[in-house]
Amino acid sequence: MGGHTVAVIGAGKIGELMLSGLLRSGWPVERLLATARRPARAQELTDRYGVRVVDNPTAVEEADVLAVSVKPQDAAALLDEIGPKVPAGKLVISLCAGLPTAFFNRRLPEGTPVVRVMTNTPALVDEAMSAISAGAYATGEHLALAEEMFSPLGATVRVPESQQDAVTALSGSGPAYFYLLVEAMIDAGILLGLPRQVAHELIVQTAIGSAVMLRDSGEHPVKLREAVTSPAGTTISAIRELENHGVRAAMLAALEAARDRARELAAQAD
Ligand SMILES: NC(=O)C1=CN([C@@H]2O[C@H](COP(=O)(O)OP(=O)(O)OC[C@H]3O[C@@H](n4cnc5c(N)ncnc54)[C@H](OP(=O)(O)O)[C@@H]3O)[C@@H](O)[C@H]2O)C=CC1
Ligand SMILES: O=C(O)[C@@H]1CCC=N1
Repeated sequence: MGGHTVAVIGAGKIGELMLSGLLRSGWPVERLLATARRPARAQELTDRYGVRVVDNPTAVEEADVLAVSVKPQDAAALLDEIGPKVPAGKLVISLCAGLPTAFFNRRLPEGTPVVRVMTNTPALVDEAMSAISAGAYATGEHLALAEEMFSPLGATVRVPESQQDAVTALSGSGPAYFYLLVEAMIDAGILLGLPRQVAHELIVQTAIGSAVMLRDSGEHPVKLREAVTSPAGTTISAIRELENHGVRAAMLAALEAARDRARELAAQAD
């Protein structure tokens, strides 16, 4: 993998899934660094992965790729600390929701390549969806390096940066919507008198089966749904209720709200 050293700056949930994913893919631990705010977190990362946890200035000096995975609200303070010290030519990869690459470029030396990546938590099982965009100074080589780092964690796609807030609303937050649906369906199973464990097993396997069919059949979701929906049968009775309760409209409004929140995070971070 080209001999690069990657520092995960602010190794919380997303930073950790990047560290663990890179290690699973064979990235040598000697070419990984992490930073954390709390000493207890630093110790946890060392114990769990054997990764060297250093302070931010050391990470900036030693690594040639800086993967920033702090909360958007903490990014300005971090860049106030490290921004001026980042030597020219180091690649900065931002995992932060909402923040444009221009936010980073305003706080980094002129010409610093920045790549924006929106990944998601299924990276933990190598099933992430990571969308990758180039900032003003990032070249095809920088994008390729980011892809090399994220493709072992799941699928990757290149998108124009202008689409990243929408991507965040869809795939970045997406796992949460599916978990909410699963949770609600398990509750429905309880309502219908099933033991919780049975309801859980039925719905989790149904979710996996449906997801694999969506991915592998190449069929449009409408076709797959129609195949389940028998005339005057059970499914259409449920679908009438879902439509009556505005589930489709709720989805449109929810994702629009997530997209708007990404924009707000950027405005507030500045
Ligand atoms: N969770 C998700 O599903 C997704 C999150 N993201 C993005 O990833 C980023 C991280 O999110 P998430 O992992 O959930 O958040 P976490 O709070 O788990 O992780 C952020 C980490 O950054 C550390 N930190 C903050 N400031 C500094 C600093 N100055 N120096 C060193 N470490 C610092 C925090 O330390 P401490 O714990 O001590 O506060 C924390 O461990 C966000 O920008 C989010 O938008 C993107 C896609 C999906
Ligand atoms: O909720 C959030 O802000 C982050 C970004 C995408 C998923 N989680």
